Amino acid sequence: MGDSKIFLAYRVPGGKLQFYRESQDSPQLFHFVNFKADLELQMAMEACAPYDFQAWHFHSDQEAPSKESQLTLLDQSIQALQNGEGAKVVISRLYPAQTKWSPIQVLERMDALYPQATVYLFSHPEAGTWLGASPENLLSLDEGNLEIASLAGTRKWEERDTFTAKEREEQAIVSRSIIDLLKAQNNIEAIEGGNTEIKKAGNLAHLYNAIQAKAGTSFKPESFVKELHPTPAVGGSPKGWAIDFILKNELYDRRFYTGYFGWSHLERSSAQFWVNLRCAEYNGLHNLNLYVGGGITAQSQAMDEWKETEAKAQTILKALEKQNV
Ligand SMILES: C=C(O[C@@H]1C=C(C(=O)O)C=C[C@H]1O)C(=O)O
Repeated sequence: MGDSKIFLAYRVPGGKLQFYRESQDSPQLFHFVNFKADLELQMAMEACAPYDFQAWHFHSDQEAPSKESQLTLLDQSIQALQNGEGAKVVISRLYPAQTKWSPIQVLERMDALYPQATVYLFSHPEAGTWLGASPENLLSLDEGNLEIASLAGTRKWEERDTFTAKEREEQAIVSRSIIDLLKAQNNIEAIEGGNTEIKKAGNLAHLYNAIQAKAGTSFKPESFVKELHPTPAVGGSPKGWAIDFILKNELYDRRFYTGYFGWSHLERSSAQFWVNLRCAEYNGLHNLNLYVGGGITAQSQAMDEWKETEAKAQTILKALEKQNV
């Protein structure tokens, strides 16, 4: 195991932290896909005992956009939406940070801090080293039961009663786009939008629906997820316009942020994919870039959106900090 080039540890909400190693015999495939979906890493992995890992992969660092240039980008995005170019676009940035903890110690801290998230640490020659605590289930399929999260809108947890009708409508746009895509599949039935709930994600609250449906035996989660990604929660609406806008205008490369990761199974029709949010990429053993963003509409204010990304950065920053968990 000492010569393995890939490291993976993973924990679902309510589960126990599990380490994995590559194994060609395993029917469990781990996927790690970038935002542009032009780099889809896929590998057979099996659960194993915790192990030490030294050969962390680091990719070239990216420069974080200055606050000034990010505020200008936010203003330009708001202007484009006011001009009617689109209804919503998610704009993001980098947030550089340091830690004295090793990657596995940071993972253990995230495990303790965020029981309701899916936490992971992954190192791969083509991806670099990433970790995250995702609140957003892109898709899960178990014995024909399909579930997809619709997540949007952000408040501090203490202010969770102050979501406005406008924000509820924005989150409803995410739900509708997912439901419309499900309705267009010929092997999906009994679609239920669920009730809108408040979901806790670290110190934040989001509006959330668990959309459920029944999938027929011909349903292929790995191909459906390619149609589903990116949802308006991390891209925008209309989808094609928002992706173009992001790729042309954001001041850095999202790489695997707002892509997705998770599992499919070769022998069973089961899968579980999570949106790669509240995540960070290492560029040295104690240096990282956090990736944070938020949905922009014609009514957004650039400075409020900047503050929202500061609040979102706290999820990972808390796991990097010195104090006891
Ligand atoms: C884009 C992010 O989060 C997404 C955007 C949200 C928003 O616009 O309020 C809320 C949850 C996520 O769907 C992020 O955390 O970086």
